[in-house]
Amino acid sequence: MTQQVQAATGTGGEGGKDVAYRPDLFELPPGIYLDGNSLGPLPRAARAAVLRRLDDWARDAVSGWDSWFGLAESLSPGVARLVGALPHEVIATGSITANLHSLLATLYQPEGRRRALVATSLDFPSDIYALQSWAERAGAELRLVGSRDGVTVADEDLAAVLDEEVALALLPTVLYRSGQLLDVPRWTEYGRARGVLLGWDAAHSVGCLPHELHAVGADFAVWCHYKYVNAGPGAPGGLFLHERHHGLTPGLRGWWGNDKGTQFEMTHEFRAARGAAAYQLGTPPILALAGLEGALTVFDQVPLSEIRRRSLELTDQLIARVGAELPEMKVVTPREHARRGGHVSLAHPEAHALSLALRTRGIVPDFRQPDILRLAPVALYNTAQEVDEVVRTLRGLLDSGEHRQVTARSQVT
Ligand SMILES: Cc1ncc(COP(=O)(O)O)c(C=O)c1O
Ligand SMILES: Nc1ccccc1C(=O)C[C@H](N)C(=O)O
Repeated sequence: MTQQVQAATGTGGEGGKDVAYRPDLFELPPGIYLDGNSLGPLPRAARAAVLRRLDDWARDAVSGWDSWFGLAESLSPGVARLVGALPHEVIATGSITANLHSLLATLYQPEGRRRALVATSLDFPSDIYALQSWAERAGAELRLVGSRDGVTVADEDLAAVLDEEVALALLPTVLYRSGQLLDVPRWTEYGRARGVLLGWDAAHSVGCLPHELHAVGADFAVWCHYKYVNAGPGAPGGLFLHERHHGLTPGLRGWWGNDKGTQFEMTHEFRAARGAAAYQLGTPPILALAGLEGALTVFDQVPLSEIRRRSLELTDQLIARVGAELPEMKVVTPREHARRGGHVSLAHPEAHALSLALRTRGIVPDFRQPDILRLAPVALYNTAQEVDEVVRTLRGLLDSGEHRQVTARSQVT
């Protein structure tokens, strides 16, 4: 039987109202939700936007395209703010994996000795599959930066692989298992200085901390909007291409990447849209884009700097409480703020069973192989009381061993 934990209400800050704590903007599931780094909860504005687009469809049918045609482009100012870009450097489209293929098809130009692709041995599998596809096609090497502890990458190891044989590198801003945050400005500059095109998978940082992709001069980036941006399951992802790379003909082309002014002339001559919009392929999923349309309004109301400040407060608290009360669980997330994303990862041999037992108690974490319990206290809707409650519940489980009786019911962890 599911025992729900009463979600604590909190004000954050010192007795005052914390601008980053806005549970009123969400329809939150019951209990304590700590999995917003996998799927963010539903913003009220996202429901309203999806319903509005459904109404458009019912009322207008095909004439609805009058307002849907430029919908993705109309979201670019909001998307650009999330990553610190110019609006024409971003577009909401595709998935991380599809966008990565699209950018690789354009930017990856192996030449002479400079042929290798680089990623890390701790990357999300889909990124590796995409890079493997392109390495195979080019008969080139895919170099993976190793890990000394199995959860983080060391600066020295990263620096050592980025040499004159590397054409393109993809790095995670935040590693999905450990929550390690890489120094985006530093590695961007390091890559540029060595002639390596260097892009970012920002899935675990967008919506959780501020970015300055344009100012730091990042070549490209991909991310999703279903985690900390709360745009909904399968929401269109984000693609950033620095304006210095605009004007290239996309290696993968589709009619939605054609200039809007001539798209419906239906000629067989592709005329690229300006900037990142040229990397769209086919018809956008309007209902899913509507989820993003609504979700972005949350970030009109709350500055990312405040979200980051409160996120660090909550993860600081979680790390401290685990250190004090759960000595058998190892915090594998770096402690320094400059090296930490938005989630805290705890290693324990029984992490899977613990994650299942927490769910039966109304607390939603997730589990990542082989032994990682991930907890994401999100600034916008989680509280200090909830952080205390999860630590108390884990202490109780470890003391009683009750988690050993819980069995998995789902393939998705
Ligand atoms: C870091 C990272 N990269 C890539 C993906 C895959 O993204 P998508 O399914 O949108 O292609 C995810 C999560 O699913 C992820 O966390
Ligand atoms: N897209 C999903 C679909 C189903 C279940 C999880 C995901 C995730 O995004 C997991 C996430 N990428 C992770 O960091 O593990």
